[in-house]
Amino acid sequence: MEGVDILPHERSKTQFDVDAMKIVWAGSRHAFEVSDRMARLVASDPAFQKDNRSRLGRKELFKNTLRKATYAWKRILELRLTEEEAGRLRFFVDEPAFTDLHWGMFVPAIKGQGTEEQQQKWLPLAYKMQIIGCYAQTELGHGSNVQGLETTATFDPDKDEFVIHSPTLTSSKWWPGGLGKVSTHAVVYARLITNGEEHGVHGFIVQLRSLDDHMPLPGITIGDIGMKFGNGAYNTMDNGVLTFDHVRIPRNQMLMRVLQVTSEGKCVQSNVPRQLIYGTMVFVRQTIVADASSALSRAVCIATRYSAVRRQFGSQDGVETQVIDYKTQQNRLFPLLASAYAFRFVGEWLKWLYTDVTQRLQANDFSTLPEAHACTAGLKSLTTTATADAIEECRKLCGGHGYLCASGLPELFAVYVPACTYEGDNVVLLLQVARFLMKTVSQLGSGKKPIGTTAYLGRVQDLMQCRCEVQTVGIIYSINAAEDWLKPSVMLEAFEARSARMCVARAQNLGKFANPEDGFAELSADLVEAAVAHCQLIVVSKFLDKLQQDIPGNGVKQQLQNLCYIYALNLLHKHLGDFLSTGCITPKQASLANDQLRSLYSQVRPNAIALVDAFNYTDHYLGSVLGRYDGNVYPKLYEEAWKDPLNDSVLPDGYNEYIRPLLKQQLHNSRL
Ligand SMILES: CCCCCCCC/C=C\CCCCCCCCC/C=C/C(=O)SCCNC(=O)CCNC(=O)[C@H](O)C(C)(C)COP(=O)(O)OP(=O)(O)OC[C@H]1O[C@@H](n2cnc3c(N)ncnc32)[C@H](O)[C@@H]1OP(=O)(O)O
Ligand SMILES: Cc1cc2nc3c(=O)[nH]c(=O)nc-3n(C[C@H](O)[C@H](O)[C@H](O)COP(=O)(O)OP(=O)(O)OC[C@H]3O[C@@H](n4cnc5c(N)ncnc54)[C@H](O)[C@@H]3O)c2cc1C
Repeated sequence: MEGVDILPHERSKTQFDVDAMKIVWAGSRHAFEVSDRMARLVASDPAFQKDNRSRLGRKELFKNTLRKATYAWKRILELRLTEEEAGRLRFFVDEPAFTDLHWGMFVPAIKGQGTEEQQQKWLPLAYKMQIIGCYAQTELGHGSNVQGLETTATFDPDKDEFVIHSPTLTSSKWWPGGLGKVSTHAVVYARLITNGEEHGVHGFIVQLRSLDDHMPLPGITIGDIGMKFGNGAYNTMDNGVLTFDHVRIPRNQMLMRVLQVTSEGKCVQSNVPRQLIYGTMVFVRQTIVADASSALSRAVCIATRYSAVRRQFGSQDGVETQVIDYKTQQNRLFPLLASAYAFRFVGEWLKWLYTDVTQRLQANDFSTLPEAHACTAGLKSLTTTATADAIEECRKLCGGHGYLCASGLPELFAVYVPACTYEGDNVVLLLQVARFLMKTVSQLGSGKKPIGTTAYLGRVQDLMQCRCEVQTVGIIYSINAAEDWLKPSVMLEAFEARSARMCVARAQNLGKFANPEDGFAELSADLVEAAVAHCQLIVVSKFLDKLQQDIPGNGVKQQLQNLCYIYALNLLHKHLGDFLSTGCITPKQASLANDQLRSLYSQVRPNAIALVDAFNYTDHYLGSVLGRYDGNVYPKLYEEAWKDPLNDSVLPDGYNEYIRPLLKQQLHNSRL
């Protein structure tokens, strides 16, 4: 079987209701319908064509993005789309643009850190896009260390104004998206100084450009920071540089929900915790986790379809083997497929957690903020690292053709990989999780019961006495055959025990240092490993929780169960050192886990194509010849090659200047 017949044949082997799975993937029937409608709307509109992106120069590319983003906004207004519909439309347009920062960071920063009065003034302007905003926090010299920012906001009580100033080169704002060429306003983070005293970093709304002619206002120098990694990719965004030379703004443009500055320059702390200044990052990190499952599922969809189409070797009956049938291919591909589903469900849960913490904050309950910070930071780090690695693995899974831009994978990698850095470098974020875990463990002795995602640390309190011997874990007795690994309680216990033991061991090592900060610095690589174990436990436990829900559709739950155990057992295999060294499982049980994993791959194999079809991606969104729904890869790849500008003429530009003289020279030399 060849070409267009392969994927229909694969689909005929499906053992579950794909339409029902599409709804599980989308989150609800309503979410599916909205998403499906928006995907079709974008795919059918030539204005959203994107297949020439990697061939455009920077200026052309950027202008093209301006056109698309403003056209998208026009369509949102014309069609009176809801916020949910607009969000999906932006998703399927699939092009980073200034609007992301306007809606994704500028508006949330004002909502989260502005007073009622400030929200009433600024939000209507922002909602109608009469002003366009960005989030100007990072500087040339400091990104991770927010308290190290150098831009100053000095209060002048005589004029009732703040003076925003960049005192050094390294204090130049550097990176904010939408800043370079588009934004009229920014939430600028600067050190607050009143009456000669410093009060930490706060957010200020600053107008950057004239609303009449878009020129920078006096005292403001502004531009784009230059080309970034990859063709097309994130170069559609005008990440910018910005300096202030004593720029004055009215006092009421400091975002004052956390701290108010009076006209005399007195600082009045509200009952809201200081950490709320970092609230926008918590919000965005949560959206980044949801986004990870989208990017990962997209790469996996391409690699899975192509792996079914591609054949190499093994011709017994005249037909070569589909590469998806090689166990090595399955061992690389199916855990990524499982991760896409795992990240989807943990993303859903994180959205719930974020909504819950937001409601509590509104009611002045700040108790769950540290956990929300740890979960969003940790899961952002875990999912983006895994997704960036997975996109690259999918490229390799597609062999040579994966390296072509036509596969869609190089651009996807280039556009996705900065997610490991923006909104917090992934290692820096894991260190935040480690701090949270060490604090939780240190409080166990005082009888404080951990809650939420750390409740398991309370259940294993005996570990505090360092009784880490094998016998203390129940799974040791529960797993005697490969199928025993398919018990949810066993799997959960294995991951809980591993994480708890790693946390407790790290806490005990920290205790050996006279100065805890010295200990934290010295042991930071170990601490990061404990943070990863904790975050992996969260993902596994949320997937297991999902399986407890009523999931309609023939065979759907069975498929999800297979994927859940593939996700968990593959992690167990990759981190076997942790599980064995902490005495959670025995080498024999590790070997049984591998047997079970292989068996699960065989169960997923006939359903693999349907499991990626359930993502419901249009060919427009996938942007990949290798991942086409119809599997017609080779003719389309051949066709695509001829579209390259190099093939516009038979002889290349430069033939007469370079190739011809070179060949003539060689000919001349050989005749000598
Ligand atoms: C076409 C039209 C379409 C219309 C519709 C469109 C719809 C689109 C909508 C949405 C799209 C959304 C898309 C968004 C796009 C995203 C693109 C990405 C762009 C990138 C932006 C950025 O990168 S912005 C800059 C981000 N910067 C960082 O992340 C910096 C990282 N550093 C930090 O976060 C902190 O400084 C650090 C955590 C490292 C803390 O440092 P430290 O000095 O140790 O700590 P300190 O400051 O003293 O605080 C300690 C204390 O505070 C706690 N804490 C820290 N952070 C937080 C937090 N975020 N929340 C709560 N608490 C926090 C910390 O745990 C300590 O607590 P205690 O231990 O003292 O209790
Ligand atoms: C595409 C893109 C878009 C962006 N958009 C915006 C935006 O809109 N607005 C905005 O304000 N910013 C934006 N940023 C900036 C971004 O938030 C920062 O780059 C990010 O927070 C990382 O900070 P940094 O660059 O200072 O990295 P650094 O902190 O300098 O990291 C360098 C290395 O040092 C390590 N490191 C740093 N601190 C520690 C530590 N304490 N312990 C151990 N290791 C450490 C890191 O792990 C990393 O390996 C964007 C960045 C990118 C790439």
